[in-house]
Amino acid sequence: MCNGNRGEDLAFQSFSLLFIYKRDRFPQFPCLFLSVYFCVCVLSRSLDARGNPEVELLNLLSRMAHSGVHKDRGELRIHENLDELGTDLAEYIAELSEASVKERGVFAIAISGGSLIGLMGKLCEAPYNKTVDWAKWYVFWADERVVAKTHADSNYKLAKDGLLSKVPVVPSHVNSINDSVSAEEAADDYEFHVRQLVKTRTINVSDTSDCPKFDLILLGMGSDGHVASLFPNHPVLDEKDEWVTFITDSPKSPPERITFTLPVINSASNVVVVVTGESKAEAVHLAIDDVGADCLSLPARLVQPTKGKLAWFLDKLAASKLDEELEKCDYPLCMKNKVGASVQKLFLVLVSFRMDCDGGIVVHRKASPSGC
Ligand SMILES: O=C(O)[C@H](O)[C@@H](O)[C@H](O)[C@H](O)COP(=O)(O)O
Repeated sequence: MCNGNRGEDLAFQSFSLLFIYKRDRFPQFPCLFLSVYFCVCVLSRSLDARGNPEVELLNLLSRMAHSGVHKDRGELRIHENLDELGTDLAEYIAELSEASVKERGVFAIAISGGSLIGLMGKLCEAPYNKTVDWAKWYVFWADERVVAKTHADSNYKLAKDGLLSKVPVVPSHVNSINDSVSAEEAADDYEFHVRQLVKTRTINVSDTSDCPKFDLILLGMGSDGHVASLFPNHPVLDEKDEWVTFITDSPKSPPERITFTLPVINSASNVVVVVTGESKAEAVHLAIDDVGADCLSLPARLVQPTKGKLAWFLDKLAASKLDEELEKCDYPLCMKNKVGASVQKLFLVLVSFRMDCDGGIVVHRKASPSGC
């Protein structure tokens, strides 16, 4: 690792892989990783040996430069632009799919409408079009507009044209709503369908309630803070018993929609909210930051998985009004833990010192966003 011997190189590579792998599942892992790495360097007394491992590590840190954990609002992944966001999102979904297929044999994913589908586009490209086990995907809608499937407003049509027709998902695994009935009937029908698939465990079940536990629910967010078709101040926000409900007065056209309720969203193993653009910056701030009691009922703020993981994929414009909660960390990793931050700082000082001594190694680093 530090002195270029093969065993240490291998150790470094293993740490690096573990670092990438574990950071999402075990937030304290970066601290542990850096501590171990630093200790091995010190013990082997070879901090002056060579540059490449540090460049690799800096690249790793750079990849994480926009990542952080808000103390109770989940993981924040803030990106310079939509292209980077799309790449990270595709990788994230592919990893969840792989883990779920390994664990349960299937991947039950619920998607929404809006710009989200376009941002998932990289899943249709190499390597994901080949590496993802598409045959194991079961696709659902967290919300759907009650219009014909061929209508331009249909979330099914959006996903089919933009994603599902481009990858080998099994057509019978695509669970769209009945578009030939009323909104109320469509919601009942969809809930019944979901219940059947929970019975067969195609969709997992929550261990704390009888709610379905989707492997992943992907949501967008409107500038008013709505998610799925759960709009601010709407009575369906209080729905506790139904899994799928309907509205006929959506402030966003079209008015008739069906939607997963909050208990279903919050029972998922993973919830990802993807938000881009400056027009949503205020809503992002209200949904994530420690704001007053007035905003506690903002739909996006009510997304709080009981046991699952919540992650926000933001571009820097959407993140531009976030408070300084994460940025308070001056280091590439947003460590809440003071010891972790000190170890990390010391490590980075040593790395910078080494890089200066090496005569300036050029490392591509993303600019830091305001949020981190
Ligand atoms: O059918 C819908 O209208 C959606 O499911 C809705 O919840 C959407 O995800 C947000 O409104 C964000 O949409 P944009 O990303 O297009 O702004």
